[in-house]
Amino acid sequence: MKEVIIATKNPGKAKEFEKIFASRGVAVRTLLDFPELPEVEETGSTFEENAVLKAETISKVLNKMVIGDDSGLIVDALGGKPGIYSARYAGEPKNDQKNIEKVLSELNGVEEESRTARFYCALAVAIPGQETYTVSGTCEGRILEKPRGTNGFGYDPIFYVPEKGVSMAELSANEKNQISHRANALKKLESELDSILERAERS
Ligand SMILES: O=P(O)(O)OP(=O)(O)OP(=O)(O)OC[C@H]1O[C@@H](n2cnc3c(O)ncnc32)[C@H](O)[C@@H]1O
Ligand SMILES: [Mg+2]
Repeated sequence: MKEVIIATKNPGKAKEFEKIFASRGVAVRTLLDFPELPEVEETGSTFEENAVLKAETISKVLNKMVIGDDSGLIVDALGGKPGIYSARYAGEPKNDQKNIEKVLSELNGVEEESRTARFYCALAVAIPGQETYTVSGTCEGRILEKPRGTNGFGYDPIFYVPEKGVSMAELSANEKNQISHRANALKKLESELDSILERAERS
């Protein structure tokens, strides 16, 4: 079976990648399968830089093709925050619930039409001996007044998806994987995916 390694320790992301790749008969391994590998420091100043850091660091250690995902929530009324700091917005250790509470309290009193936001996902593909490249995807929405739904992870319960009329956490996994920032970024790899997987097998 073909296999792809994703440089993430986030179980929510891991599940999404597993589902998306399973439909093409590709097995996914993540850093949750390699607990001995170090946490990659996210010292970049953009999603793309951080995605490259994750992909290249792990690709060098394993000498295999690795995909890195750096993603987050961009809230217009907060000047783009939490942005690249989405995972630890409310501090260490990272906590989805506290991050949600912080965003909601910062948006207290902001009216619906000004609560626009988007999820952003940068993916980096690192292949030994080749130049790393990146793609990105977004998903537009609005920040709710309070959480709705229990699916997904991270900020999904407070992210309203206008085209669906529900929050991201009220969508099924399959529905989210049709429209999410992650899915939209992966779609841009689509045309190259077979050649990427072949190179991964050889690497
Ligand atoms: O770095 P890795 O190990 O991949 O795991 P992480 O959780 O630290 O991942 P990021 O550094 O990319 O930070 C992304 C954060 O943005 C949020 N996020 C990203 N994608 C999301 C999604 O699909 N739904 C909800 N929140 C998301 C969530 O809070 C994540 O922790
Ligand atoms: Mg991270």
